[in-house]
Amino acid sequence: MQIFDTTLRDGAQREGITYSVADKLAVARLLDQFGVGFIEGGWPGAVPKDTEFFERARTELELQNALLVAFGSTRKAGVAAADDAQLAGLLAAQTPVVCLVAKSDVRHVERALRTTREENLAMVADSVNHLRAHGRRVFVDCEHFFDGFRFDPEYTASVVRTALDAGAERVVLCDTNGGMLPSQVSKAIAELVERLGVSPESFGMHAQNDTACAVANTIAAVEAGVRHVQGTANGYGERPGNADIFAVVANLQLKLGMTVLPDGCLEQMAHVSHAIAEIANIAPDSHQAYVGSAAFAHKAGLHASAIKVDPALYNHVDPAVVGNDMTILVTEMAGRASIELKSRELGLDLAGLPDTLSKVTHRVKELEAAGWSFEAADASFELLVRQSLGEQTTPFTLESYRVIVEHREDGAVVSEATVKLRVRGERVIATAEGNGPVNALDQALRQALERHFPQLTGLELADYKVRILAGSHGTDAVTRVLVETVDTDGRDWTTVGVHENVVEASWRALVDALAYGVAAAGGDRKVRSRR
Ligand SMILES: CC(=O)SCCNC(=O)CCNC(=O)[C@H](O)C(C)(C)COP(=O)(O)OP(=O)(O)OC[C@H]1O[C@@H](n2cnc3c(N)ncnc32)[C@H](O)[C@@H]1OP(=O)(O)O
Ligand SMILES: CC(=O)C(=O)O
Repeated sequence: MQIFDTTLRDGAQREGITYSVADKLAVARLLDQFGVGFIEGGWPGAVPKDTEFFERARTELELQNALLVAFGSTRKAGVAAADDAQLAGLLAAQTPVVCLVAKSDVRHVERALRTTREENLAMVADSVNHLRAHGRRVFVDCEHFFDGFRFDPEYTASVVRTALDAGAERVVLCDTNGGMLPSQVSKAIAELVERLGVSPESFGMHAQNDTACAVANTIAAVEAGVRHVQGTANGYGERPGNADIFAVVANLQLKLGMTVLPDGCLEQMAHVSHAIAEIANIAPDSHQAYVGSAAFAHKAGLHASAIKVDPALYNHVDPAVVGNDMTILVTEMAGRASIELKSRELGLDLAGLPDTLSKVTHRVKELEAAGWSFEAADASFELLVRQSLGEQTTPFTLESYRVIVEHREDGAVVSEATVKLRVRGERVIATAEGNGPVNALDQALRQALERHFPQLTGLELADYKVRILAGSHGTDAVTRVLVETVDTDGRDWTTVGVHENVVEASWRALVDALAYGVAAAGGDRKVRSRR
């Protein structure tokens, strides 16, 4: 099976993606690490950055698994292959493999290329011959294959036949407009095989995702006998995108039992997916199949109760085989099993403590009904469990706090906070200014605590999210605040606070953040980074 990645060519056609050459080199390294066989790097001669990419790749890329592929179109109508500037650009890229896009729908030949059926066939044959004569392996992408085959099967099949006869190693059947369904893909491939009398292994599949069936269409093509699949990291691509290469590869390997990657590569999948998202500057999709941080996240209490017996009962594969993790979400939908599993994930063993489990489950449901949300705030949940176990989790008691926001005559807005606490038997008063009321409170609280807990100096408030939750049943709206904190070791944790008053909601989230930080720095807590 040939795994052909086009993240750097078709994937770069997604709205919002602009790679630098350095980005492209970095993505190529990641794809190679993931173990794909072919990396289509772009269109040299057409896109200046792609030309530079292939130049630099010659000295800067040392690929272990993949071969680089240059992409371009067949020669222009009426121009000899040897004189075609575009084909010359493909040869100049010096890649071992070239992928040519050819028109295979007669309507495109006549209306977009504005040439004859015969000339298009000659363009395909001449271009493949020319590249073969220069020692290149050639794949031919038959653009609009499926639409063309439906409209005029004889002509579209003749384009495929011409490419194969000229020496194309694979002819890739493209669902360019992405409008196909799996059954239509299977049927078209069976008909093509019968019409041409060739093995389906001569073909490849390239699916756009306009019907949200790109992965399914690719798998259908493989089940019809195709042995070359194209896709992109995270499904990036023109319009809704392409077949997600990660889902395609995982399905082939884990569902169809085909070994398509070198040993040890599948486990790289989640990491490679997220690293490429980072370079593309697109937030990873937490719900992406196989690799999303929520791909194996279980919220329903009934799921958790079965998972407690055996995780395989509710996971279609072991998350570790694709480099992912299972996680249990604690929400209003939790049952005692969810609480037990989540606590275990956080390093707390509640097995054998049925009363504590019931108490925490009840408290979580009560708080969630009041607007709290623990699913993104593991640290607050952990503090809640520890309190239920009788631990003193907040390292101070509050006497009072006060926050002032002052709008001055010159337009400056200054916030000031004062906190009065009891810390280890001592009364502490601290005042601080900040660029907003929450920042001022955070500063004052740290100032008050830092002498007793020097580890707090390394903590930073990394993110602060506020959500107003509409009141229901005649109650007032409440505010939910999520605070993300990081320490100098790069660990991060999220805490939650809820109240009608945004400052009080923030205070609660801040207190949990610092309480957790005091203990985390002591090393006795498992601090989890959430992707
Ligand atoms: C389905 C896909 O995703 S295929 C990948 C498409 N990718 C891209 O288009 C990205 C890079 N593209 C580009 O940089 C530019 O579009 C270029 C350099 C390729 C072409 O730009 P221009 O030379 O300005 O041409 P223009 O866009 O006006 O027209 C395209 C030309 O290619 C011809 N052409 C289109 N497809 C093919 C083909 N498969 N084989 C041969 N010629 C083709 C058209 O007939 C037209 O020819 P003409 O200039 O003689 O009229
Ligand atoms: C070649 C290609 O990207 C397509 O037909 O969609």
